[in-house]
This record gives sequence, structure tokens and C-alpha cells, in this order.
Amino acid sequence: MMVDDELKQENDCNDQQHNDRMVPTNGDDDQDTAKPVDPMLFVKGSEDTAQLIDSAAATPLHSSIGDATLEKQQIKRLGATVYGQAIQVTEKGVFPAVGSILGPYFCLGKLGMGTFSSIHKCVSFQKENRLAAAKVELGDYQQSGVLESEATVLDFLYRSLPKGTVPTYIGHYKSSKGAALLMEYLPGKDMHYMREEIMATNKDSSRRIAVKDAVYLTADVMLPLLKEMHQVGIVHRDVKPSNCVRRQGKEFCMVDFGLSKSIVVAADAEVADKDHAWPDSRWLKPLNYNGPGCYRKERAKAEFRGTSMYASPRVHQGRDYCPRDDVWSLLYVFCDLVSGGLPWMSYAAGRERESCQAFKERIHANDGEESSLLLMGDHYHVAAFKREKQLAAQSQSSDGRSTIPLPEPHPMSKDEHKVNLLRKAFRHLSELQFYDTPDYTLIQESIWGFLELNDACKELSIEEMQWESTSSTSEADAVKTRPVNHPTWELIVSADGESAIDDTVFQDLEVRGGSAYGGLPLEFQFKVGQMEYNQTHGVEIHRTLNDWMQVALPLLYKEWDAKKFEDGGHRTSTDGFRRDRYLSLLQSCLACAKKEDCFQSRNCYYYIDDREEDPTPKKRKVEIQVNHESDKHSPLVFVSRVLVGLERAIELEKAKKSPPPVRISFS
Ligand SMILES: Nc1ncnc2c1ncn2[C@@H]1O[C@H](COP(=O)(O)OP(=O)(O)OP(=O)(O)O)[C@@H](O)[C@H]1O
Repeated sequence: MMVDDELKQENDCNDQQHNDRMVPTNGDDDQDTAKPVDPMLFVKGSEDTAQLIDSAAATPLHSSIGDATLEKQQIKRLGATVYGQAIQVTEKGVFPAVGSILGPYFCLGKLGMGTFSSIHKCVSFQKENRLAAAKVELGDYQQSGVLESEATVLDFLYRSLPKGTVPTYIGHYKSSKGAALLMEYLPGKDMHYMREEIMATNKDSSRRIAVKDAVYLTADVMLPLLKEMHQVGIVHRDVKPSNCVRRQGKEFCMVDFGLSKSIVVAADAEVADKDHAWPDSRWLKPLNYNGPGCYRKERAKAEFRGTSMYASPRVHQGRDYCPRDDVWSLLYVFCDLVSGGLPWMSYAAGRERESCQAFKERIHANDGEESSLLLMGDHYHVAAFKREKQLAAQSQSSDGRSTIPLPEPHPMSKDEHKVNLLRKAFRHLSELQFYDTPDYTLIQESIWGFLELNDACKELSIEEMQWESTSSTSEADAVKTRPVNHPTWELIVSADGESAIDDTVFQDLEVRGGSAYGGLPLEFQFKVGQMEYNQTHGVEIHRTLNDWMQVALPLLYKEWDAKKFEDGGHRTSTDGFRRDRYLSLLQSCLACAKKEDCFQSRNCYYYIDDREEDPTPKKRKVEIQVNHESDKHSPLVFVSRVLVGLERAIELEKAKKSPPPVRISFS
């Protein structure tokens, strides 16, 4: 295997692909304490609230969509706070297959995959066609309770922290088949991915990123986000590059609160440490509790939670997790980004957790005597690991020498000033107890100290991150300027000024998995889903007409790629046989129009404007743009033309012979 390949393999293993975080069952991992983030604690608090939650669950989905406004209002009335409880909705198809629907959300495709869950890009059928990210638990983890716990924590953080710290919490949607946590869709990439993009341009194939970027991402982005979380009593417990996602420009959010936990409990709880009062009024309070909080008693023994690559030695040693450990992990993230790797990176990739622990303990022993190892770089660490394995495999008779050369460590590791900065930061953390607040300024200043580069450390070969332009912007522009080659129907401004969904939401998606409309272009799948949804959800008629047109026009005027869209992949559009999928879509489209009385009602073209508090609301014309030579000013005539076109297309298709079955091949 080439060195490059090997390195790549290591790299792939070091972050999200192969982490070894443990997943607690029932959303909590305490063995000897209360359950501060058990969602049920916050739901079953009083009979009244339990009833309200039941009624919220029974509410038709279209009225409880979006920000779960309904429950929030009800809960506010009761003076109690309920975080992240599930809303019962209906499901069409198997969510999150592409094209499936969960409540108001239509699934567009997969965004990412973690150890126990996958994340999917969705679009809401609601007013703003809002994009969302849906987190869904994978097979074995479906009943683990982690999703409920995550919904509780995210909802709490979203309501308690300054805007933009975490993704907007939208809701926790449950059907009879599954559940999903819906949150704001973050269009940027996560830090792990951003680093991979830089790595691809590094001439020496190192995993390093520019010092300036590593400093910014950790000291100016991640650390303040963690500080905000700690101030409301939540520890993240899985700090790593892939859990920090870019929103836009230089703004980032922390994500993934599946392992997060509150370190605060009600002052009268059995597990409260009465000697350590919680200083802030914000913390994850149990339902109907408005009293003060205390730190939770430190547990004598805690199970490992997190990722071996970045977990603090205290977590390896079974000490109870506290803010100190999040910050410790952050320092490891910094060393990893700035130098390209960590001394135990190959052990972490091989899930040798005990070896990772031993390495970390060795480095931090004797006031961090061996701290320079943290900056030696990935090439050095990978070679050192191989040497060690080779020596271990050699028989006793050998001369105890390895044939694998050790490359020169990164010059940063010889810069005493920088090594001392790290030593100082780790020394501070190692002195902290469970109840202590880290000195965030000290940590930040230690990382900032790396900006003073001496000549040996200057990284001329590493590209800096480009913050201004994102690839999706250029794609968006490309889509907007695409020429229109068939008649279009566009709802210019609707009653509430809503604009139509932008094609760009369908860009840059990696689509996997099966679909109810499998094989059709994603954008079209969404439009068919929207058209069908409108039939049953009392959407205003002019919108229903607009959505229907978005399906009917491509069916009539765009080329139907039978090879891709029909079963078997062996078809052409001119093979003379009936295209069953095409026919069924034509029929479904016509049936939708018939349900709406073929859009003959005047309300398709006019609406009542009741936005102002006018006792006699005005009837206004719906603004539509029809791009068709003869029907520019007559939408009604245009609609009739399309209806006739659909009927004719159905007749023509039905008249064709059934296609022969797909040939079976055993090769
Ligand atoms: N709100 C979001 N918007 C866009 N992408 C997101 C969002 N949340 C998460 N992602 C992407 O999905 C990836 C996995 O998400 P997350 O970490 O929550 O899942 P996980 O199963 O807990 O992963 P892991 O096991 O690696 O910790 C993230 O690294 C990020 O790239």
C-alpha cells in the first residue's frame, strides 16, 4: 500500500467515521445519580401538562408544524417549561428515504452519517419552504432514548443561549414507525470536512491546516461556543471537529448533543451537592421547578463517553465528566489541526482505547514533560506507530532495530515557547476539580500565542481557508441564470409575500437510499410530494394550483428519460412501449386537478387580502407569470391547455403496448 493510501486510511479513521463513543441507553448514562436530562422528567411533571402534551400530540400535523408554536403557547400558559417533547405526526413512505414525508417535512437526501444516527436534508411544506436537518437514529439505536435526550438538550440550549450558538430547534417528530429530531439546516460544512478539503491541497499530504485557521476555529469559534453551553450547566461530552458546523461566513454552531448532559440539579434533589450552588438562573430545570440549582454530586465512577481521539485522560480514568474535559478535548482538537495529528492517532483509529489513555497519561506526566510530542505532526506519529508495531512483532532474536525510518518532527514541536503555552493550558485544566470553571481567557490566550510564528514554523505551503465565497453560492448563481426552455408558471407574490422555493436547495446533495419516487430527479420528487400533500392539508387553492403546475409542466414539456426513470434501466423514450411510471404520474397529476374541480374556481386567481385589520377585506388578483406565447395574459386558458395536454398524453401512452420484462442476467 502506498504511504498516501495508508495516511488516508488513518485520516478517515480519526474523526467521525470510526469514533468509539459509547451510546447510553435511555438517553442517560448515570448509574448512581438522578437523570438530569431524561426527557420524561420534563414531560411527566404534572397531570395538567401531561394532558396538554397528549392533546398536542393529537393535533393535526399542519397546525403544529414549524416551531412547535402550539405546545409552546400551551406550556407558557401553565408557567412550566417542557423541552423537546415529541409531536405525533403521520408518515408517508419510510422516513428518511428520499421522497418520504414525516409530518410537514419532505426528505431530500442524506447529509451525513454518524455512529448511531444519520442526518438528512428536508424541506418543510409550511409557509416558508424552510430547509431543515433531520436527525434519525440508525437501526440498533432506535430505542436508545438518545434522540429524546438530544431534543431536550437542544431545545433548552436554543431557548437559553444567544442566537446562533446552536442550530434552531424545530421539533421532535414521531410517527408510528420512527422519530426524527428536526433542527435548522446549516448550509456550511463541518470542521472535519473543511480540514479534508485543505488536506487535499497540501503538497506533503499532511493533515495540517494553516496555523491561523486552526487558531481561529478553536480559540475564536469552538471555545466561546463551549463556554456558552457551560454557563447554562451543559457539558457537550463529544467535542471534535465534525461536531462544529459552519452556518455562513465565519459563523459556526456546535451540533450533536446526543451525549450532552446537565451538571446541575434541583437544590432539593438527593444528588444535589448543597455546598456548590449553581450561580446562574439558567439551567435545565425539571418541570414546574423554579427554585435554585446546585451542581450534581460528582460520581465516584463514570463510564467512558466520547471519542478516544479527543477524550481527556480524566474521562479515560472514569472520572465524572465536567467542563474541564470539554476544554481539554478542545486543546487536543487544536493540536490535531495545527500539527496534523495526535501521538495516539493510529491507536484511536484502531479503537485501542487503553493505548490512547496510556499515551495521554505519559504526555501529561511530570508537568507535561513530553508535551512537544503533541506538535510533532501526523507523518511522525504514523511512522512511530508502525515502528512500534514492527518491533513488537519481531522475535526476541532480532537486534531490536526497526527498518522504518522516523521522519523529522514538525518544527513547531521544537519551539519551546509554543510547547510551554500548551503546557500551561493543560496544567491549568489538570488542576481543576469537578465544580471549577475553566479559565477560558487563559486557554484562549494560550492558543492565540501560536499566531506569533517564528521562521521555522511559517506555513507557506498550506492554503488558508477561503471564508468569503462558498461553492453553493456559485451553484446558486448558475441555477438562477439557467435558460428556461419550456412554458413556466410562476406565483410571483402570494398573499403573505412568500416566494417560491429556490431550485438551489436541491443542489450539492449526495443522495442515497430508496425512495417512493425512486430514480426521478430530486427536485421533481419534492414537487410531486408537495402536490400530493396539498390535497389533504387544506392549502390555499392558488398555491395548490401553482404546485400542481410545477408537476404538470415538466411532465408535458420536459424530456422523460426512460432509461433513468422507468424500471430496468434498459429503456429508451422512443422504444414504442408504454412508460408505466410516466403514465402513472400523468394520471396522478390529472386526478389531483380533478379533486380541485380542474381549477375553475375564481379563488385560484384571486385571494382575500385580510392582512390589514380591515372590516371589509379586499379581493386581490394573484400575481402569476405565465411564460407561454399565446397565453401570457390568460392563466385560465393556460390551465385548460395543460389539462387537455395531460388527457391527450395519457391516451397516447395507454395506447402503447406493455413493455417486455427486464432481462434477467446472472453474470
Ligand atoms: N443542523 C445541521 N445542518 C447540516 N448538517 C448537519 C447538521 N447537524 C449535523 N450535520 C452534519 O451531520 C454530521 C453528523 O451529525 P451528528 O454529529 O449530530 O451525528 P452523530 O450520529 O451524533 O455523529 P457522530 O457519531 O460522528 O458523533 C455532522 O458532522 C455534520 O456534518
